[in-house]
Amino acid sequence: MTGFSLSDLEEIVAERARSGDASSWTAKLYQSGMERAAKKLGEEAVETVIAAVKGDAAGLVSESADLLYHWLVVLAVAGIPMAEVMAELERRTSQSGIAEKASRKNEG
Ligand SMILES: N=c1c2ncn([C@@H]3O[C@H](COP(=O)(O)OP(=O)(O)OP(=O)(O)O)[C@@H](O)[C@H]3O)c2ncn1[C@@H]1O[C@H](COP(=O)(O)O)[C@@H](O)[C@H]1O
Repeated sequence: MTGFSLSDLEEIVAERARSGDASSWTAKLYQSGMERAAKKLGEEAVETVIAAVKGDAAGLVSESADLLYHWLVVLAVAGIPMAEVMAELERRTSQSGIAEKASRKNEG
């Protein structure tokens, strides 16, 4: 199991976006704005769906990585920290009572 997390990638994306480095895909995509970044996200989503439907496991792993990376770029362009999305996901678990059940299970 790798220790690499989406938070690590979010930091890399923020740093590369700020760099303005001409060799950086992240910097170029960030500078091109939301329309282009969101279009790339949509393309990667479709490619992920195609890999899933084809039963292409290696493709699904690779396209999922592209999808998550481009999702983080879109969040960066929108100025939304991933923590806001995680807070929304956490709110949903507490609404459904799953978080409480999981924490009771861990205690017991
Ligand atoms: N995870 C990624 C990542 N995933 C995908 N990509 C890039 O996303 C781009 C678009 O992917 P596509 O498959 O659509 O490629 P394409 O068909 O050539 O693109 P288009 O012609 O459609 O625009 C490619 O250039 C990929 O290299 C990524 N670029 C960067 N990262 C991460 O960002 C870091 C910084 O990268 P730079 O910003 O390039 O320094 C890297 O170390 C990685 O951790």
